[in-house]
Amino acid sequence: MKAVIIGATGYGGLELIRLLQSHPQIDALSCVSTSQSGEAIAKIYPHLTHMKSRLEALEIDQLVQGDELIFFATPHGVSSQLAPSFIEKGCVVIDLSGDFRLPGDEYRQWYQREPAPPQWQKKSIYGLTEWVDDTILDASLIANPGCFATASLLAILPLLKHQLIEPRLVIDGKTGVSGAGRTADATFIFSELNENIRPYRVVGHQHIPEMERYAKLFSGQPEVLITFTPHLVPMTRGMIVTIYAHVRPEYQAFDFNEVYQTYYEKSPFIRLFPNGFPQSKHVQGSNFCDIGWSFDQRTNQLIIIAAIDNLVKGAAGQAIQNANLRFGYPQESGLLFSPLSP
Ligand SMILES: NC(=O)C1=CN([C@@H]2O[C@H](COP(=O)(O)OP(=O)(O)OC[C@H]3O[C@@H](n4cnc5c(N)ncnc54)[C@H](OP(=O)(O)O)[C@@H]3O)[C@@H](O)[C@H]2O)C=CC1
Ligand SMILES: CC(=O)N[C@@H](CCC(=O)OP(=O)(O)O)C(=O)O
Repeated sequence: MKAVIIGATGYGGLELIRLLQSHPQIDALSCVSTSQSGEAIAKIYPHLTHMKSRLEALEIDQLVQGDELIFFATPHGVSSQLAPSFIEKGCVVIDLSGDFRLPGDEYRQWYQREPAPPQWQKKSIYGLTEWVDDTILDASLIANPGCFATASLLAILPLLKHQLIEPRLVIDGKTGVSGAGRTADATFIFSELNENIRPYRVVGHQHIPEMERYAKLFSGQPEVLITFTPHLVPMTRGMIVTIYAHVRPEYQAFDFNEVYQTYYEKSPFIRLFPNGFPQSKHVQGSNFCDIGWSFDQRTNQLIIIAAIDNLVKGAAGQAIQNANLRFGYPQESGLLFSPLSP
């Protein structure tokens, strides 16, 4: 199958290139750039000198016949405009941006942008890979989840679904700087980032409505309230979420491992650490999501910690896992390799 990456020069696109190169079911790859089409990929990214291809222009008739797999790794506001034309041609679109994750009114409020047309928004399915059902087999538009939302939802959904915890959660997130993309912005220069931990978008992060919406949808709980605070930390990739959840009184002696095992026994990318503590380095470069937890009897809180690589399980890796699920390939296809260490 041929894959097309729109936004190939950005960090998400670059990670898609890395992973798709060795994907057994992908035999052709077009890398699209609006600003540098015609340029050799190796010229922009010397670590890809072995690739002989050039960046292609965003010209739909030249890029696709109608049975291609399209990845949008573009800023918010781009796929809502462009994805419909690819889908109308018969392609399957996987969107790494937030354009199709929320209903229009919520998108407008949290992204301060005009949403996708409602008929297209309704067509999309939310691709949290471990929780999607068979509807993905017919999907023409898959909204790849945000990175913080991925780590948080994977960690809390089994507990919410079994009503083991109160549906009011506090989540503290820490992310590496590649989460912000390949942005030329003074906020992200070395001297501002180094030896610094910076909280950002406190109370207003766009993953809050995403987490609440899909926590409710997948768990069946009528209301879930999430307080989420992200922090930028001086590392390139990786993220950790630390979640504080009140355990319902009747479940204080519960074996939480049992419920996690039940949900994730057939999930090759979820690694569980009962009474253990995942670290961002232990998933670096991989599609794994490590989840650990510990019960604090004194405060009756379960502390759950989840670690992912924001560019892999939080973006390109999960997008490819979604493609695997959509086309009935093994979900590990092209994705099962060890994290980088040291
Ligand atoms: N970085 C991360 O960890 C994660 C990112 N995401 C989401 O993935 C998307 C991509 O993120 P990321 O790769 O980090 O961002 P980058 O800023 O690194 O890259 C975005 C790319 O999009 C292309 N682009 C910009 N404007 C347009 C346009 N109008 N039409 C077509 N292409 C355009 C640019 O390439 P060119 O100018 O060459 O066309 C650019 O390289 C974003 O929506 C982001 O929110 C989601 C999860 C995690
Ligand atoms: C450091 C940094 O800015 N990180 C980004 C992560 C982006 C992400 O996960 O994606 P979406 O924007 O597609 O939801 C952020 O917090 O917004």
